[in-house]
Amino acid sequence: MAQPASSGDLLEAARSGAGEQELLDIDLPTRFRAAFTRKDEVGLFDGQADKDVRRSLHVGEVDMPELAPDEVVVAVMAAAINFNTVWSAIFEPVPTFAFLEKFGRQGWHGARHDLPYHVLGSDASGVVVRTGSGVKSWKPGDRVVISPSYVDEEDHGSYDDGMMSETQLAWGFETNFGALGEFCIAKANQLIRKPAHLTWEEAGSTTLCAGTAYRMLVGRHGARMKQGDVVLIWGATGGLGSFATQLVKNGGGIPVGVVSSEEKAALVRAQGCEHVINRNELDLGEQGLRHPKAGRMLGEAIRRLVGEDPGIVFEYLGRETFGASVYVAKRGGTIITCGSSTGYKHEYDNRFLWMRLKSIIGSHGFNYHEAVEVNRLIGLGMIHPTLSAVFPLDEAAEATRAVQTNQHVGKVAVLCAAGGEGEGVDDPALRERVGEERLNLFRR
Ligand SMILES: C/C=C/C(=O)SCCNC(=O)CCNC(=O)[C@H](O)C(C)(C)COP(=O)(O)OP(=O)(O)OC[C@H]1O[C@@H](n2cnc3c(N)ncnc32)[C@H](O)[C@@H]1OP(=O)(O)O
Ligand SMILES: NC(=O)C1=CN([C@@H]2O[C@H](COP(=O)(O)OP(=O)(O)OC[C@H]3O[C@@H](n4cnc5c(N)ncnc54)[C@H](OP(=O)(O)O)[C@@H]3O)[C@@H](O)[C@H]2O)C=CC1
Repeated sequence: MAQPASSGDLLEAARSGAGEQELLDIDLPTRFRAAFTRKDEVGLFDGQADKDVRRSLHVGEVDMPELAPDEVVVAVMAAAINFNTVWSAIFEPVPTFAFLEKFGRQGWHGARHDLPYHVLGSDASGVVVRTGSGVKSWKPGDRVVISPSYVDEEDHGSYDDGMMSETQLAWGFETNFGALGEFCIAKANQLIRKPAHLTWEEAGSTTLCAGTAYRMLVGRHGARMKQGDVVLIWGATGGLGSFATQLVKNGGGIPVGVVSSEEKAALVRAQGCEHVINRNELDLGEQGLRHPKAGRMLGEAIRRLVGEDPGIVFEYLGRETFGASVYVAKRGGTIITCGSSTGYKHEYDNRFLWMRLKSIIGSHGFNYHEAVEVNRLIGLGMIHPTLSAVFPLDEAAEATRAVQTNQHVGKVAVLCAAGGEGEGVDDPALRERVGEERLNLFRR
């Protein structure tokens, strides 16, 4: 078998800011390092209490796939761990190989993804090193972040809102060749210019959570928060929560953050969120938030703090919190949900929904417009990264374990091809104006 080409030269060139021709002059390697799960390990955790992702997430060499005309190869400088990487690595609620098989049935484009391994990761920053023949707006050398929305523009369902097409996918979760590798493959319209004042690891850890929170709170498909709205945010220092808190403040709303420790409460306050509730101080006993009076007790705490009920509840925890979320929302209020970390079969008392005219809205990801809009806010220095820790690619499984066990705050990044932390800043003056203190608020 022929010796695989080394990825080192191209990565070094991308890192050091080489131009288009210089990058094109270096061969694309046939193999590269990446973090992946294996199809033959799908049953690994059957019957086990601790589904430790360090057993299922591997780092090793994978093949460079063939590039489609509408795609680009990006040298990934940094990627982030999102909770979907945890779901993928525990093979729940559906082994992601089922998504790859389904994608494979769409034809040649999809069939490339249907492999016995799955390269994960849905957030990245990096440098374009190759473009397909149909790509017009991007060239090798461009410094980008990658939106995880994977939308087929030929599907009529995507015309009004990319998220409404049946073929819409989450990149690196329902597609292969995701962010957690030295290289990744993305559709050209997933690319957005990298916010110039951020490091690779900051830029690579924002789009998925910031974009999801933007659609849920600000975009026309979500709760459409207005000035003065009280918004209850579960897990206000988590990936989604840390961006939701900022978006509410930035839009003139009144965030009420829920957290599980005093250290996290201090972090939420440092983000300018005055009202914080430590859920462990609600005195709910063994049943926790599933206590029949949890909604009432949480609601009383909110009324004491703010003086009114939340018009919007920012939900993604599901089974444990959903009943309380429906209860505490104000008359006519909205519970907006994008997930079910604690279980997807929810129970809530429907009388409080219909008698008080509340609504539940399901939300998922964000369309390209929303991805660009939220990155614009980040690029303007109005919404900030919430990076807390950085791991090398070889320790991608450790990084994922930290998120799986709720040991983290904000976002956890993985350095893929970047030489070290702190690289990639293109606009130091803007960085100085935003301030290191604000950009490093979540660092531990
Ligand atoms: C941006 C990043 C975000 C994230 O990462 S989110 C976090 C992680 N995501 C998750 O945890 C979600 C994981 N996904 C899932 O659990 C599953 O993915 C779904 C439950 C969402 C869907 O599962 P499915 O098996 O596709 O469900 P069905 O829709 O019931 O499809 C099975 C068959 O049922 C047909 N069907 C759908 N709706 C109807 C209907 N209303 N009446 C009759 N049939 C229906 C379909 O077409 C299909 O059929 P056919 O198998 O032949 O293709
Ligand atoms: N559909 C979509 O487009 C998207 C869906 N998601 C989903 O949203 C969920 C959250 O993602 P993300 O924010 O990145 O995850 P994180 O792990 O970063 O944050 C989750 C937060 O939830 C809180 N939490 C954990 N357990 C409980 C509990 N039992 N009760 C109350 N709060 C709890 C924690 O805060 P604390 O302990 O301080 O209370 C933690 O900070 C995941 O299920 C993910 O799959 C995420 C992004 C996009």
